[in-house]
Amino acid sequence: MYYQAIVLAAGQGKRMQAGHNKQFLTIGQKPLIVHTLTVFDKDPWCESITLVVSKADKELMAEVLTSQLWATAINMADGGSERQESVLMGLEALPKNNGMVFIHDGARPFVTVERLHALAEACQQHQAALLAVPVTDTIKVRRGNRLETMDRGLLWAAQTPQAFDYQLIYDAHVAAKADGVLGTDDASLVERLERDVFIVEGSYDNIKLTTPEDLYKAEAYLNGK
Ligand SMILES: Nc1ccn([C@@H]2O[C@H](COP(=O)(O)OP(=O)(O)OP(=O)(O)O)[C@@H](O)[C@H]2O)c(=O)n1
Ligand SMILES: C[C@](O)(CO)[C@H](O)COP(=O)(O)O
Repeated sequence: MYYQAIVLAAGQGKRMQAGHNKQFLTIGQKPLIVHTLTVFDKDPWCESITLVVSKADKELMAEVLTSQLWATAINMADGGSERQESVLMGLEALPKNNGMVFIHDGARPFVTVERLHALAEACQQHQAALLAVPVTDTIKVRRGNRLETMDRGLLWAAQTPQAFDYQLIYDAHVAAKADGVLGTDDASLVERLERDVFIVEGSYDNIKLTTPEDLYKAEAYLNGK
């Protein structure tokens, strides 16, 4: 079973407050993005990696990539100003425009090959699947002073990778763009076409490094490995 991976690294990492793209921050002696790429590189099911990077970061990213040997072909593609735009640009830059495509945040370095395979198997069967974990907090919806408590048993926190049949996710992105819809993940664009998306249970370790506090969590995870 094979898939092509799109790894997104074209954000600015504003919430990380590092003064530059968080993908270049060192964790466990390597740039964050190297940890993420390494997982896909060691997965024999991953045919190619399309790394989406902003024009401003291209040169530095090329240097980072040449700092080690990779078994899988890594192609760089330009990104856009929103995550969704970067994904569409990545989809258009894929070497092969068919089959299964995984879309992953460069800022989620701790996904495992074992979960990638579970996701690929689900995507093969359902055309659209994502990693997600059950929500452990009690979630309230606030409307003015009125609160509503959600049924936690129904709530899942979406992660990446999210895996799709190429044509399905491409069409979903094109439709969202035409309708002026900006989703916070890719599955939501498929959901709005009233297509089913299958949940594969992920791991709470598959964090996205978003704020400075997440760097401590990342170091703790790497030290515990
Ligand atoms: N225009 C964008 C915005 C985000 N991303 C990528 O999407 C992933 C998830 O986004 P997020 O964590 O929000 O990253 P940033 O946009 O970099 O962070 P911030 O919102 O704090 O600026 C990251 O790997 C990021 O590089 C991207 O490729 N292109
Ligand atoms: C796609 C995503 O990682 C799912 O959890 C996330 O929605 C993207 O980033 P953001 O932090 O929500 O902007």
